[in-house]
Amino acid sequence: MDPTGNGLQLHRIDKSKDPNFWSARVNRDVRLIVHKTGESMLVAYVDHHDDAYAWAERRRIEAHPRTGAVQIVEVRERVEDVAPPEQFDFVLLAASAPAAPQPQLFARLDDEALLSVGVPTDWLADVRAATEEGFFALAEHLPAEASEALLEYAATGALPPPTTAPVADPFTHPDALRRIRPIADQDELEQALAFPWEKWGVFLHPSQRDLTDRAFAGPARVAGSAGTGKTIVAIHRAVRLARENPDARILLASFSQPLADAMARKLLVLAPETGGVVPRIITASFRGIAEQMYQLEHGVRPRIASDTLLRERLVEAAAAVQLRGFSDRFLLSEWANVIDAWGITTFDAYASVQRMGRKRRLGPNQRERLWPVFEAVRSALTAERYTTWAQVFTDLAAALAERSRKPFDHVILDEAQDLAPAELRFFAALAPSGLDALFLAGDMGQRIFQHPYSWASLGVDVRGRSQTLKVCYRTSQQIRQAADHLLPLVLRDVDGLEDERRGIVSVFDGPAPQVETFASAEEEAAHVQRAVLMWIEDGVEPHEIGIFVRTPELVSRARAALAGIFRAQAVTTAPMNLAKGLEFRAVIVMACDEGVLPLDERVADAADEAELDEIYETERRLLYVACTRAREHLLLTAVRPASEYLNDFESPPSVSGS
Ligand SMILES: Nc1ncnc2c1ncn2[C@@H]1O[C@H](COP(=O)(O)OP(=O)(O)OP(=O)(O)O)[C@@H](O)[C@H]1O
Repeated sequence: MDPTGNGLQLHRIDKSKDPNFWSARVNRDVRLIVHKTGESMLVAYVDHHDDAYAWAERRRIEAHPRTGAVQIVEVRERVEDVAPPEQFDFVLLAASAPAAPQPQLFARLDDEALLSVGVPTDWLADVRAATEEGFFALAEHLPAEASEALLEYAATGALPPPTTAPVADPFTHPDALRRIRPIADQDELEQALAFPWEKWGVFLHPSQRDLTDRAFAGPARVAGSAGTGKTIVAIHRAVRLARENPDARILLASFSQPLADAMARKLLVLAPETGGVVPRIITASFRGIAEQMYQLEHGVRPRIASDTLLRERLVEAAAAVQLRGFSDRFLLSEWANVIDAWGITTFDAYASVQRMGRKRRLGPNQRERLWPVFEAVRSALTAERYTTWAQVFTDLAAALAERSRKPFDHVILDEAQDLAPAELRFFAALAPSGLDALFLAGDMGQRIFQHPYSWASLGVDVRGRSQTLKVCYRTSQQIRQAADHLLPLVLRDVDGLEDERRGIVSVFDGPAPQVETFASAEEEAAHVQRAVLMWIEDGVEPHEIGIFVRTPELVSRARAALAGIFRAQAVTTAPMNLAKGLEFRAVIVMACDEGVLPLDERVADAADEAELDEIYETERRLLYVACTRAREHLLLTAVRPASEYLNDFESPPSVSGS
């Protein structure tokens, strides 16, 4: 803060193209690179002496001539330094036609277009010459806003429009805030230095910042593929609201307790100030918060009827009225997804309910035959003092509607695609409707537990207040593209909102995902073991590896593959439906066998073609969720015959994202 003080022993870096770079002595070995102008002093880099100097000699820090954002520009000197290695496979070439030269991805963009997205002037020619193969090598040298815009162009054929109008101070441009944190005074510097290092790790993307900061007059939604930072936005938004209003009561909830715990941990990193905002942000699972409120209301915890018990009661009731022609599974599913989910208590309501997502057309006759069964089950449950989660949520929502003072001012929900109707009603009733009351983060492509239904019909209309994030931070370009093959390009929900997967870009690349099939489970296990050992040898920690399988029963197949590996207990092995929200450096999805994906038992359960489609789609999404937990490495294995989904996954990836 005092550039005239001599303790830093500042030396100008003469060989740098930028006259404002200075080195500051930290100790005998380590140097801090600072960038000093009349207005600012920027701490830019730290390294061992020679490396620190080399870094500064090859950089300029300047406002971009078109966007106005401060950039750290690599000085472009010799083409060979950055040209991607050419890769020729001579064996392959000899056997086939000569490889056609790869097309240049950005040849059609003129200087003006490239400058508009923040490509530094020095790099215009390289960008225009880039091919698909060389792009990522080049992208590492470009500022993030430029490489993301170019990737989007490669995927969609259009450059994104400039995000902001020019700003007076180049340091306050949203793109500058991706890499530079302005510190105004001594207090702020002290506070910053007291924060843990991870806090500095997340610089929000301008679209994430916008969603964090914007005030919404009604319910709002952030969508986006796996790994685009929806959870990060949800957490930042909670902190922003809490900091702005010391009296605000905020709920940050997610699908399960482990996910809520993970959010609580991230919250601490983001806002660690003692006595600060964290105690005012309640983190909970959807059911956890409902359970607490139920206890407050009734003095006891809800006695929830298990699926086994429900099935028993349904079978008994069906036998009592001699109902035939409906399987146990159908009865349970109809109960869970229609009767209980929608809180249906009268035959009239059942006769007229739109069986959204339950496509089997049930005529009035059939409903008439079924109704006594459901009615009997409801009475039986009441008599035994059992309830269901849907019932708990429905009753709490009704009780809250009566109250003038609501428990929260702001409700922020992650994994919102899997909210059941009664849950959505409950959360909407938890805060007074109005500014910033309800914010939902979710991805339709990851809906695995819930039948589709209209949010708007329950009063949660996010149309016009919904935005999609497009930059994927978790998963390499290669893995994300392959996983995207599992889903349709555009997903449309019941309210007509669309999630488009085209134009999503990952910020880094890595090895292509592998698909391997085997003659036996033993061979599969041996291969999985080799892969895990190889990763560990390459420096991946066992806790950074996750192995997912379709069912809890198959977890033993995953554990068997780890037998004998040192520290194997740190490797996560779990069914795919628990993969939600997690992330690992390396992931294996095992036992992608025919009959397992999609799961035979579920397929057998389908009432008709349409319901079969829905089952196939959810099973696909399960695989998508499991695959997109991977950051760098992904391996899919199966015992032959393999799941048909593996063919989709393997269809050749290309930057065009088609
Ligand atoms: N602006 C950012 N800069 C760097 N990393 C980021 C940024 N935003 C998100 N990330 C990282 O990307 C990863 C994925 O983020 P997050 O879990 O919020 O994504 P998500 O959209 O909720 O994913 P999913 O739908 O799969 O649960 C996390 O490791 C997160 O820290």
